[in-house]
Amino acid sequence: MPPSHETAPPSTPHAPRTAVLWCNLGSPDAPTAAAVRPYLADFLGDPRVVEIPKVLWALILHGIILRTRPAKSAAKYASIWMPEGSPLKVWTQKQATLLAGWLGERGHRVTVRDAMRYANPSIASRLDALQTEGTTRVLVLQAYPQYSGTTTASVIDAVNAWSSRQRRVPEFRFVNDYHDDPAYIEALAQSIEKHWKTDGRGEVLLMSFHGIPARNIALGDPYQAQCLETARLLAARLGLSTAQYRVTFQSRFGKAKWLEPYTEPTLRELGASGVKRVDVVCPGFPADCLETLEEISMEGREAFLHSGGEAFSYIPCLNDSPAWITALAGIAERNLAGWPTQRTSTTP
Ligand SMILES: C=CC1=C(C)c2cc3[nH]c(cc4nc(cc5[nH]c(cc1n2)c(C)c5CCC(=O)O)C(CCC(=O)O)=C4C)c(C)c3C=C
Ligand SMILES: [Fe+2]
Ligand SMILES: [Fe+2]
Repeated sequence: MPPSHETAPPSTPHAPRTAVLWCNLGSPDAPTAAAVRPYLADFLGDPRVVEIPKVLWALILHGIILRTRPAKSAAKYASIWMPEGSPLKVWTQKQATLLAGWLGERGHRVTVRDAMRYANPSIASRLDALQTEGTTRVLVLQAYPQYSGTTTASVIDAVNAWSSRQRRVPEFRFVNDYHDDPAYIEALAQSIEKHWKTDGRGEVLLMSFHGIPARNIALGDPYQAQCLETARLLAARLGLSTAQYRVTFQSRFGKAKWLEPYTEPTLRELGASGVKRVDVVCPGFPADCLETLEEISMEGREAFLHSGGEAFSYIPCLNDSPAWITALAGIAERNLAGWPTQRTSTTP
């Protein structure tokens, strides 16, 4: 074990210091093929993400996918890039800042940092910095309301890989999911109702979640069940009948069977079957990103409008909405319970 910090962190007992690590997937550093390539190599090389025998997958990944996909993905990223950078990273960072403010106002003495599973700022770099600051306890929260081995467990892997290189490992707590958290459902409902108020209402509300291979579900991943439960709770809160909403899965990768029904074919079917106005929301993505802004709001829109639909309304992700930050803070606060974070009980 080569500890990465032989000198940096204090070696004497010190007051407990608590941090919240707010983790999301991550984006390339720039919307260019050169930046997308190492990002995709890292992401798609994660055995949690693609479960194909290692040697075979390395041949396909490096021999085929990484030769063509980076340029195509880069063009898509370029179409959604913000002046401050990748939307996913911009929103995740803003959420961390707002969460820190909310917890601070409630008297908690905690540091909040954003971290990305792939590319930057990496989980390891954030934990290194927290360690140097003397952090003794870390609550790991993730921007994945529904648990999946492909996402949630991969973040836990990254934290554990970092820990395996440390001499002094902080105390960790992990929140694995919050798919049925009432405040999360409420934040989604309020965002949809607000959209309906200003932009009018479609005949059908399509709830699109990121897909995963169907095989993962057969092997015990609870992801699909959690997505369906989120959708059911949201529909109930909005008073929707089963005819008024659909649940679909997007972002299929490769030729294998993924969770169905697929989002884009469903949008085409809806358009072709005479539905004129559709509203689309992505409840599994707390922050807008490539998969929502490009795949849904651009490609999905085109698919619906080209198959007979007349109005496609994309409802933005929760992003920096106050109801969402309140929900997130509630989740953090409940999971910090028992750790001394109150100003009054902690000496600096
Ligand atoms: C190849 C397998 C993939 C699995 C399994 C997968 C699961 C999964 N992903 C998200 C959330 C996001 N994925 C994003 C982008 C993205 N996803 C894949 C592939 C898989 N995802 C790829 C190759 C990409 C990169 C872009 C591309 O080249 O198509 C994003 C957006 C990132 C951004 O920078 O904006 C998110 C968010 C979840 C929640 C999930 C399983 C539940
Ligand atoms: Fe993905
Ligand atoms: Fe996509």
